[in-house]
Amino acid sequence: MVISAGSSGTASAPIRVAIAGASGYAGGEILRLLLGHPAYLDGRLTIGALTAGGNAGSTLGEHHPHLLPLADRVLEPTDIDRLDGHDVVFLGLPHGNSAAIATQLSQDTVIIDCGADFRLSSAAEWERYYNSEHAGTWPYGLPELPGHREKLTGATRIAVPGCYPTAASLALAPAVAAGIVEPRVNVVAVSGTSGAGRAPKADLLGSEVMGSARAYGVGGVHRHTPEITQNLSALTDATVAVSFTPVLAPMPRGILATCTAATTVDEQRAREVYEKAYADEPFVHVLPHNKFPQTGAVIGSNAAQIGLTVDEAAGLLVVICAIDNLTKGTAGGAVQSMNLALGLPETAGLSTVGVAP
Ligand SMILES: NC(=O)C1=CN([C@@H]2O[C@H](COP(=O)(O)OP(=O)(O)OC[C@H]3O[C@@H](n4cnc5c(N)ncnc54)[C@H](OP(=O)(O)O)[C@@H]3O)[C@@H](O)[C@H]2O)C=CC1
Ligand SMILES: CC(=O)N[C@@H](CCC(=O)OP(=O)(O)O)C(=O)O
Repeated sequence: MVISAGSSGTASAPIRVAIAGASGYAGGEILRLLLGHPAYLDGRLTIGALTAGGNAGSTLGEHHPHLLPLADRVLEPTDIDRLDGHDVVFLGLPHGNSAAIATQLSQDTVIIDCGADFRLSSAAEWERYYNSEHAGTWPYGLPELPGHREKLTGATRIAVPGCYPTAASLALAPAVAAGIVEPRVNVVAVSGTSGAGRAPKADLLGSEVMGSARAYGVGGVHRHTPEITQNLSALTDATVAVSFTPVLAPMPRGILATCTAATTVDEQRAREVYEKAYADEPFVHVLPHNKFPQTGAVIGSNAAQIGLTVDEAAGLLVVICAIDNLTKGTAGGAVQSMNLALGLPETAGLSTVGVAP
C-alpha cells in the first residue's frame, strides 16, 4: 500500500530535536528526512543540538553538503549538557555509547538509538556477539513486525533495528508467523558500503571496493544473526535457525536480501500470506508474480519492496527484499518510530518513492 508523504501531524506542541553523530551517515540521513518533515516545514519541529566526536567544531556543511539549510551549523561535542533539554534525541553513534547518554537524559525525552545497544533481549547473546556488557532492551523500531507498533506508540526509548535485520525480518516474518516454512532460514544479503559508516577503514577504500563484491562475517558470526533470530523466533513456538551471509557490494546505498526456507506450499498460498500481512503497511510493497525488487527502486525512500516465489523443485520459498539501508534500514525507521512515539502520522516526512537511476 502507498500513502503519500506530507500528511500533517496531530500533535501541536513544539518538538525540539537533537542529533548525536550528525556528521555520520545515519545522522545526516535523519537530518535530510527531518528537513522535509511536515512538522519542520510548519515550524513545530526545530533542529537543536547537532553533535559529533572528533569532528566537533567543524560545520555540518563540511560533512553533508546536501543539507544546505543547515550547512553553517557548528557541530558540538557529544555530551549531556548539549543533548539535554530536547524533546527528541537521535543517537547515531557507534555501538556502546548510548547507555551512558540515555541514563543521564530525562525519562520524558524520546531517545531513538540507531546503534545496536538496546536491540537484543538476551544478555548472553549480546555478550557473545558484542563482547561487552548488555545495556538493556528497548522497544524495537520495526512497526511492521507483529506486536511492535503498539509498543512504539508513545514510547520514550526506541532501538532502531540493524539494516540487514530490517530487510531479512520483513522478508521472512509473514512466512514464519503463518507457519508455511520450516523454522530454518537462509539469508544472503548484499549491502552498499554506507552500511559500514563513514569512519575510514582500509578495506573500504574505493580501490578495494569498486568492481568487486565480497562476503564477510560468514558462518553465523555476524552480529545481526541473533537480531534476525530474535525477530523471527518471536513469531513462532520454535527457535528459528538463521544462516546469515552479508555481502559488500560496490554501491553507496541499498540492501538486497535473498531469503529462503523449506516449504510445502505453492506460490499462490505464499502470496496470500504476504499480501494479507502487508495489506495495510504503507511502506512494505509486495510485488506481483514474477516481479522481483532491486535496490535502485528504493533508494532515498522508506519503502521495502518484496518479491516472492516458490522454487518447487528445491522445495524452497524464495523471498527477496530491497531497502535503502540508510532510509528504511536506519534513518527512515528512526523517523517512522519518532512519528509513532509523538503521535504524529506514521508516514509523515517519509516518501515511498525512490530515486532512479
Ligand atoms: N550506516 C548504516 O547503514 C546503519 C548504521 N546504523 C548504526 O547507526 C550508528 C551510526 O552509524 P553511521 O552513521 O553509519 O556511522 P558513521 O561512522 O558514519 O558516523 C558515526 C558518528 O558518530 C560520531 N562519533 C564516533 N565516535 C564518537 C564518540 N566516541 N563520541 C561521540 N561521537 C562519536 C561520529 O563523529 P565524527 O565525525 O566526529 O567522528 C559520527 O558523527 C551506528 O551505531 C550504526 O551501527 C544502523 C543501521 C544502519
Ligand atoms: C556494509 C556493512 O558493513 N554493514 C554493517 C551493518 C550496518 C548496520 O545496520 O549496522 P548496525 O548493527 O551496526 O547498526 C556491518 O556489516 O557491520
